Amino acid sequence: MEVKKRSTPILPWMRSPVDVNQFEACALNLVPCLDPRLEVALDKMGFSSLFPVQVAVWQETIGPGAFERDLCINSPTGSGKTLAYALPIVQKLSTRSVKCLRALVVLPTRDLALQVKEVFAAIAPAVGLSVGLAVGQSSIADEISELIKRPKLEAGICYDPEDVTCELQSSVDILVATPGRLMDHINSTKGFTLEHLCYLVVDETDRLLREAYQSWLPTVLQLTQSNEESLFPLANSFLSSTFGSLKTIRRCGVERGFKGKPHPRLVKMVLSATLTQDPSKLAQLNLHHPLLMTTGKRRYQLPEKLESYKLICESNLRPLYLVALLQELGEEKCIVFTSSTESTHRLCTLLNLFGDLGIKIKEYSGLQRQSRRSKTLKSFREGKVQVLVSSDAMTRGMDVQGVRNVINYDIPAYIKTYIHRAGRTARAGQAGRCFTLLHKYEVKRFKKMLQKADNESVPHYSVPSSSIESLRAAYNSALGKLKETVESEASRKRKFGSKFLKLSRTKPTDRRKG
Ligand SMILES: Nc1ncnc2c1ncn2[C@@H]1O[C@H](COP(=O)(O)OP(=O)(O)OP(=O)(O)O)[C@@H](O)[C@H]1O
Repeated sequence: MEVKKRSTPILPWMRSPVDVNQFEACALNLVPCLDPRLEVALDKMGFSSLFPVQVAVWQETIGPGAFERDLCINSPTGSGKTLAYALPIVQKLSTRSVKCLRALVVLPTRDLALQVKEVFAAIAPAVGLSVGLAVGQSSIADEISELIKRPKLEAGICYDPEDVTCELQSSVDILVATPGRLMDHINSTKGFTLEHLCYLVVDETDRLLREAYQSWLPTVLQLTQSNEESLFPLANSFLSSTFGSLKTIRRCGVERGFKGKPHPRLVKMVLSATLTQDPSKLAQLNLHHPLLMTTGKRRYQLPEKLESYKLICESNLRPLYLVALLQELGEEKCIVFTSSTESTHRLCTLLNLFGDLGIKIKEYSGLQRQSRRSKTLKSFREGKVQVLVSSDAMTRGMDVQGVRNVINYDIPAYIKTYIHRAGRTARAGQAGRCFTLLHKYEVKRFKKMLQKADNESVPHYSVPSSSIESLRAAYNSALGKLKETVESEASRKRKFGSKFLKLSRTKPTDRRKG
């Protein structure tokens, strides 16, 4: 007997969203109340207007909405969500007189955090604000020295770093962080406090809420509760001694008609192109009178100028079809998605064994070191690499100019994954194409999946059979070489593994000597 799946009940406030589609792009000189210094900064970035989602959020923050409600923003990939939250936060903080950490933006990965930091860094200095990064890119000591200001030394007097009575201050007004490093600073960095936090942004919310990441969210919420409610009394006493005169007192009381909420309240903005509607997940955010801002009636939306295609082939011939397709696309920037880090590595190795295809192909996956990934990403951005073979590490949020094509080498398991992968192209109103390689038995499932994003018919894309035939010999030879490469990699790994094992069995003192 078929068990009918129960759909999750939709939260009442989600039933009356603001439709972002009703807003139009707005020229910068017509944006109400926009600080002229920010207008200049945006102009320098090459932006002449605000996108619809940015205008809609501006209205709810700087406009009549005046940040009274927490915002849940569900808007397609590439629609400009980053600036939608960065601009009002920077404008609001531009009038602050004392420097302390007032805005925190949390993202799931280091590369995403770096990307968002760049957006803040392009506008915040224009109004005298500084932005910090806590992602573990540098040593914790270096990060601390970037984030925390030591008191100025007078001639001849040495500052004692252990002295908790001296006033440590934040060097940044805005912090962009990944959850792990954020928790490191919360737990161990002297002078790091969220006491004065006014804005919390949870970008890629559904991804961040899926994983607990050392309970970063409840910790942040507790640390920004009213002082009476705080579950961190020790942290509070430490903070009051280090911060001396500067205090943000959040008291429970009546805040603009909302009884029992602490004031000043921490304003939250949560965003995604596939925002969760799951009440239990959203409850973790403890949202205040939330307002949903979304595009159209459908929960899932693909970018307007995205064209989706399916390419049907036998499973064992997929690499051949992929190479034929890549040759057709020429030097256009392209991302090829696979379902795992292992298949990413294997496919990228195979493609590079095909002989000279006239395109530079590199791998980008969670299996690699961060430094390697960052280097590859830089080359891809600069156009030195045309094709990136990637695991889902690249799926969310990454913004690379000029990506014209996305190829799903493996069919994504969920519509959310399709949306985020396809969303690496057709960004900021540009055109783009997403090709999905399918076996004929997968076509039905694929069609059903895309219907969830209102995509009723996905046209076939075919590559000429002559291209496939002309590649067969090269393919067979590449397969042979792949076997050798995989074997030599495995033996290198075994060797390295046993060396590592021996090393870890030696006494720590011996290792230090070595
Ligand atoms: N007002 C604007 N004018 C011109 N370009 C803009 C504007 N706002 C954003 N962009 C550009 O649009 C692109 C997409 O922006 P952004 O990365 O913020 O999208 P997003 O909605 O967060 O996408 P995703 O859901 O994939 O994370 C970026 O390259 C950004 O520089």
